Amino acid sequence: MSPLNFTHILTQAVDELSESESYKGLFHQHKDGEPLPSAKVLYEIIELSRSILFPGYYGNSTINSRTINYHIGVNVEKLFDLLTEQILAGLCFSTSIEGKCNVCSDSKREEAARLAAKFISKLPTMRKILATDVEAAYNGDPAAESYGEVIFCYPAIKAISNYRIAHELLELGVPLIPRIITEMAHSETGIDIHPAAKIGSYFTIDHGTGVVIGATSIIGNNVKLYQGVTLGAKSFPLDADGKPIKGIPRHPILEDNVIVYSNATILGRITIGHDATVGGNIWVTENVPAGARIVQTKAKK
Ligand SMILES: CC(=O)OC[C@H](N)C(=O)O
Repeated sequence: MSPLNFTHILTQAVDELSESESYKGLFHQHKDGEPLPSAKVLYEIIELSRSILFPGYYGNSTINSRTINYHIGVNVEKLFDLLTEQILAGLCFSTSIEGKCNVCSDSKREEAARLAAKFISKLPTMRKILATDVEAAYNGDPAAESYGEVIFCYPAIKAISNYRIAHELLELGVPLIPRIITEMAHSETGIDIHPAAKIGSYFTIDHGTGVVIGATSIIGNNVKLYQGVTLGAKSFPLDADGKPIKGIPRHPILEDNVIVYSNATILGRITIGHDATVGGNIWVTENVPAGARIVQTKAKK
């Protein structure tokens, strides 16, 4: 085949792929020229947030007490700029206006900047809560030799950090971006925490792989999960058009001091009472009383 023939094939493919009926609706917001959120920039935002929350462990490793102010200052400045743009893209994405988006105006940009600043003002409190998560991971695992090791190595810290960042953005009313951030941690760690879940302090997940925490889950303080635990929903009701009804509380509530061992599946809006222990590899679809210890039935002769 001559190069000319290739050109024809490629041109035809480009034309077909660019034809608006082919990509509009499913693959693009109906807002010509407006920016979509950028996964690449959101990765950078997470790296910056982690380097601000855990200075030295992420980002520049040579930070010391004389230079920390400069590092944090530069990173906060950069975070503010990048986050403002991504929040703006999220706000524009969520508005269902056909055609050119006229909400991405100066006032929307100002709102995005206000939300980014508000988010940054929450970082000191977030760091305090994350410190309790690090402590919980260290105290909950004889294999952990230092807090530093936990921060460097434990997937739970990465997933919980992304979750706490995403949850804060969700609370501020930022659309879409929070979900992208927790799904980034899902890809990175195998731990899937929905940003809308509510999780108290001193939370840890040992090993982590395969953990799923659904959107309406509520987790108290000092809760420990092991790998493979699912806090899930049962089958969901449909509306008159056969579409899932959104927003129904459908995931479990775990009260304070609960431990759930590996691969336990806890389904539906049930409550696992405080100080209860759920053994590994079991299905739980009914409330568990406070202080109870439920385990898989042993085989009998
Ligand atoms: C974790 C889980 O239950 O997932 C099922 C579905 N995504 C839902 O939120 O209902």
